[in-house]
Amino acid sequence: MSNATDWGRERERLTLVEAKLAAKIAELDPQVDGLHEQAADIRKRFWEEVTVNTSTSEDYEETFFSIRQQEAVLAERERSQRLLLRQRNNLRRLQASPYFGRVDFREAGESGEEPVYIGVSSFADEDAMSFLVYDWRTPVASLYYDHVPGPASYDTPGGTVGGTMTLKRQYRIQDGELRSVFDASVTIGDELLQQVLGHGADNRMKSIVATIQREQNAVIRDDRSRMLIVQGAAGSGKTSAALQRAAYLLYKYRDRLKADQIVLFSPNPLFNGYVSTVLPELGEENMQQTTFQDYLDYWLGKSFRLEDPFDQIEYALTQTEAPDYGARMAGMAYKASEAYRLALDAYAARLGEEGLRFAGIRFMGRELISAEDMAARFYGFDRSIRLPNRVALLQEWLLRELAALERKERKAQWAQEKAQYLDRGQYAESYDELLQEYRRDEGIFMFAEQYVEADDAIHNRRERVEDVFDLADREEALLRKTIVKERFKPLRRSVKRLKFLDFAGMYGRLFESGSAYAELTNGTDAPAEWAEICRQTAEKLNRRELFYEDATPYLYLKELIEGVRTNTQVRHVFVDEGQDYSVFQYAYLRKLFPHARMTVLGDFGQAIFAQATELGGAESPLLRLYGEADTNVIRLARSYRSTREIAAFTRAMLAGGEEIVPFDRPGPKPLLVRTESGDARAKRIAADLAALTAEGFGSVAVVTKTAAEAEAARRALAACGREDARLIDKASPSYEKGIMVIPAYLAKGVEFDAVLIHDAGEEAYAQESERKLFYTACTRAMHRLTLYAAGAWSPFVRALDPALYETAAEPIGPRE
Ligand SMILES: Nc1ncnc2c1ncn2[C@@H]1O[C@H](COP(=O)(O)OP(=O)(O)OP(=O)(O)O)[C@@H](O)[C@H]1O
Repeated sequence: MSNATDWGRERERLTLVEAKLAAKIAELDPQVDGLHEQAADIRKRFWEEVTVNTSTSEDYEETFFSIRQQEAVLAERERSQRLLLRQRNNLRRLQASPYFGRVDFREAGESGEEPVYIGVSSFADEDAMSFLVYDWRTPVASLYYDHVPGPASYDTPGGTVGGTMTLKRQYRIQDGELRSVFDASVTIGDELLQQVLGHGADNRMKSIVATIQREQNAVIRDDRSRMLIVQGAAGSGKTSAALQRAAYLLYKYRDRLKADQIVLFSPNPLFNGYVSTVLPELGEENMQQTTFQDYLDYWLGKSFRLEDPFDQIEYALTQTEAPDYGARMAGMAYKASEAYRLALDAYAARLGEEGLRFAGIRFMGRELISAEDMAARFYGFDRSIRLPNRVALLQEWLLRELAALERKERKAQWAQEKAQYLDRGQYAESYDELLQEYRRDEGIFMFAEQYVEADDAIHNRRERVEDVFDLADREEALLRKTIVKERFKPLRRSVKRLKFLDFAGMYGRLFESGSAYAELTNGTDAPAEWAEICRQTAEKLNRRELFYEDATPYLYLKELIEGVRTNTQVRHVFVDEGQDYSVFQYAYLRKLFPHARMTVLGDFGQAIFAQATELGGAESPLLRLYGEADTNVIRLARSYRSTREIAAFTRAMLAGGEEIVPFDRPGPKPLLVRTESGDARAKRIAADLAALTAEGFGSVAVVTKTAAEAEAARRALAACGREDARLIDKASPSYEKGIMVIPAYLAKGVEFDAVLIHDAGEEAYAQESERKLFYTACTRAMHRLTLYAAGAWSPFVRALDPALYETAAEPIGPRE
């Protein structure tokens, strides 16, 4: 900042804004409380205010309208209470730090310039005309993120506003005190960013609102593309930008977009908690968060035991010696491919002509409706009707058939016997139901009887003795009806759930042989390992289990046949760690959320699962998902998480890594420590942990390759007195501050002050397929990275320039 006068002015202004804030809050507080009481009061008196009188139709109408009116009053009060509450809370959030930025902007053609102060929420002066603080999401605030002093412009709904920015300033205000002021020139807030990034990691992600970078702002404010793909290096702020983007959309479209219309797909359940505080910190409600696995479990979990992606990756990492390993890995890759998706499309088309498998409906050991009958009926429908619609027609037919069969069944011997010997205890429920039904029917019957009697009396007819109903017979008939109905219930339910289609059988048919596969899928070539893939898949299906790589294709095929499920409410879908989803999963998400725009954030450099999809490259299938014209790809090359030294070390492991630009925050180089394995290693790690804690690092992760290694490491550390090292596995509810022992694949998306790679030896990370896992593990570190190995180092380390790291103990193993 230029001089002391400026500092003085800024302090004065801050004091002024704070005073106005305090005054406004003091004004709003009693109103909020008052409204709260009023609403509670109305709710309490709700029934007192309405006249409940239903004796005549006018009375009924009056009652109806009086209830409606009370409801409307209550709803209005609650709405204004919500608005006031929100306004008050926004102001309270401003209190500790009313703004973080300022731009002075002179609009073209105007003589004066106006200072625009930017904060997490807007705050207007008494006259409600001049803004003391602008919300960071307002159009004018984008000047702050997108431009440096000089010619500048911003977009508004009415068009672009051009002019000149004469000043850009940043503030650090804590607890209402002005701590520092920076005048920014080239990039936004390098100084401020330095300070922010220098802090320790938290077990929760933080908002980056004060220091959003220009390219991140493009991600946040893109509201034109149907599909926004963000390919960004590790630590480039993809997740941060995604959360800011959600907050931006909720602000910009606040009159029509609600938080529950945005869904975030997270890499694992732990991650949900990790990001859950950002939106509330920005004054917005949280969006819906889920994982793809949750979705699969919901739809397939009742029919199959599903493998999850973590078991799949454990297999990939640990079973390399298994005889079926190669085929399984080839299967994983193939089952995630576009080729397989097209094959399933072809298969579904064929099933429209022939081959749909049905499961006959059996009842008490008899076949009521056979699979052949169903097939005959199904293929008898007009073939031009779409497959799912024909399935619906068949379903209707089956329900009608069942109703007829049910009526017939009431006369069956077994039903008569059951009715006679009905054990009321055993059939308590059905008996109660029976009684209810009986009473209802009896009521109707009595009424009908009375009517007939009255009618006869009026018309002077004789009593019709022969029609008098035999109540005992009737009770028995009702009993039989109820018993049969009860027995048919599961049949009806399973027809409603389309259980008459043998999906497992149909999916299984694909895995009978290579030639069968080609025949069913319009000549698709299967991978070379198909025979073994068939064996593995069929074995799983027979046990009512599904590999992770089969779950989405299975669901995909199922929906081609029975029709797609859609959620038309959701408007935005965010997919984080998007490289870990298959093309299938994307095609599926697109169908599932037909009215949503999609934002995919990921890093192909961290693609650790077999089903990975390239995101931004020319060949990326994602470009075609909504068509290239509706797709925007943004690349984030600057990496903020790690120190310059750690980023230099990690980026050198990746082909094309030189494109990653580390943020210039210095720190010690990564340290390579050669130790013995077992106890000696645990002792050394325990000592290093103590040193890191002494240095003030609050979150430290010992990162392993597999779950078994993590468990062993935890035990060894506990034996060395570090019982506080907590094991994180896929069932852990949350990441916590402190010391964690965690497999790399569960550390995706999160970060730690210090990362200790438990075993960076060549046994652990040698295969090309493990490179990205190793890279992912190392890039979790913010300030310190230490690697341990007992024997030779992983080839990924050996290939690095020694200038990129320090070594403790002896020199590292032979170089390649
Ligand atoms: N503009 C920014 N201002 C301040 N901090 C930032 C900014 N951008 C990113 N960061 C910080 O950098 C770190 C990494 O961000 P984030 O986790 O969003 O990156 P990512 O791209 O999702 O990483 P990964 O792919 O490795 O999971 C976080 O600590 C985040 O707060």
